[in-house]
Amino acid sequence: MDKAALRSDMKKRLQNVSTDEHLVRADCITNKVVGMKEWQQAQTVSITISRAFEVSTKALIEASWAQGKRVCAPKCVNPSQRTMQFFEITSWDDLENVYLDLYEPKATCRLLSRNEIDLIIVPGLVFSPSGQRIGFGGGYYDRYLADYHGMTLALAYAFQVMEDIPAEPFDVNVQCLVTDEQIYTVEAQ
Ligand SMILES: Nc1nc2c(c(=O)[nH]1)N(C=O)[C@@H](CNc1ccc(C(=O)N[C@@H](CCC(=O)O)C(=O)O)cc1)CN2
Ligand SMILES: Nc1ncnc2c1ncn2[C@@H]1O[C@H](COP(=O)(O)OP(=O)(O)OP(=O)(O)O)[C@@H](O)[C@H]1O
Repeated sequence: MDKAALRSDMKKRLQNVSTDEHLVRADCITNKVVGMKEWQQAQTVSITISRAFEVSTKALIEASWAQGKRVCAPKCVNPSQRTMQFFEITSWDDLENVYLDLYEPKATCRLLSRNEIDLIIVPGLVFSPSGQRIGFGGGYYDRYLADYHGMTLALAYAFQVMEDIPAEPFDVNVQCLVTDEQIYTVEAQ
């Protein structure tokens, strides 16, 4: 299957997960992440605001605030060039619904540069055990990560992990992948 087919297939599978199953599986993933040294050592973390069919990031964002970590979230700053930046959020009030069902930091939030971020939680639809990922097709994360040198980690349900997935030269792998069943760690590239 090519990237586009894998993407639409997985989006359908995720949309069919019941609310209860989402809750149980996401809870399992969150518990694993907060126990990891990559999480514990990070002072500034970048986390997406998950949409209904994605692995929920709500508990991780709240855990970050509770643990005194600085949290930032993505904002698509130039949709025609598909670039994004990360802005600090200190409460749910710092977010607004922009388009589709995406929530982004408001204009009043402070911009953080790449080198201020210790850990980026990268979203995606399909992953491989070696950290390859297929995202939502915008190329936003591949562009941002091309010039980022901190830690990366992705959250996924076990059924989102596949052995062989197509890769392109600009794809950037994640260094850790956490599912409800296991933790995969990949050597830095
Ligand atoms: N929760 C969350 N936030 C995120 C991401 C994500 O994957 N998850 N992103 C990860 O990159 C970035 C936004 N990604 C985007 C990807 C595509 C389009 C887009 O333009 N989509 C099409 C229609 C998509 C559809 O309806 O299926 C469009 O509007 O024409 C916008 C943003 C930043 N924020
Ligand atoms: N570093 C880059 N520089 C320029 N263009 C890029 C870069 N990375 C990706 N692109 C372009 O972005 C488009 C989408 O890339 P890709 O299919 O890998 O998206 P994705 O990984 O699914 O999305 P995302 O990174 O937003 O999660 C591709 O057409 C590619 O040409």
